[in-house]
Amino acid sequence: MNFPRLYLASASPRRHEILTQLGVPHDVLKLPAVAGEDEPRLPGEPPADYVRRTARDKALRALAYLASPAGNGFEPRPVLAADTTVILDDDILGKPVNVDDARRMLWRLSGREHEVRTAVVVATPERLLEDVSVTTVHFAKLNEADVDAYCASGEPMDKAGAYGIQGLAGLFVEHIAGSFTGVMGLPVFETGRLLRRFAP
Ligand SMILES: Cc1cn([C@H]2C[C@H](O)[C@@H](COP(=O)(O)OP(=O)(O)OP(=O)(O)O)O2)c(=O)[nH]c1=O
Repeated sequence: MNFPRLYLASASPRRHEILTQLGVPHDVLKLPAVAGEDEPRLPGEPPADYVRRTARDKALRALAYLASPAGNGFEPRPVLAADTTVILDDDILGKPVNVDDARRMLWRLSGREHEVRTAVVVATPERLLEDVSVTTVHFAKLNEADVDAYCASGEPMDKAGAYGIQGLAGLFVEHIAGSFTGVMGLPVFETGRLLRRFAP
């Protein structure tokens, strides 16, 4: 398949891996960090709106960067950005701030079903297309030893909901309905469809 070369506006190694696996030619765009809280939710904002807004914001920030003096030297290419959000009881479980936070999140997920939404955006200054994958994930009941060992592995720390389905936490996941790669951070089906729509 012939995909346009693009900039991946993401610091997530998983997104880079999945795009590479799909044969999508891309360069990772390293954006300067934004000050303040990471991706705050607006008051009363539904999680389904939050994830789409956040992915759009990431793409728009990347486009603004390319258009700024700092972006001088980059080519005019589409940018791809994504956001993955773990939702339980209408709460958004972000990345844990420390090990205690990770433990709290894992105990909340234990023995229950939650939703993972990943919004993907492809954009140029003229055009923006987006898609969302929605997956239900059922966690087995965890025990102290599971949670201790998992936290000691360090895997929870840079991941929404304090787990990565692609790693050791795969042992906790009894069932999913939806997209495995969507839970990992970049849904293959929706991303391919979006890129084909973008460059027919
Ligand atoms: C639930 C889950 C999340 N994750 C990861 C994917 C994302 O990297 C991260 C969710 O945070 P995001 O804010 O979506 O992405 P990010 O901050 O890592 O990267 P960027 O904003 O620069 O694109 O959690 C997994 O790797 N596996 C999982 O099973």
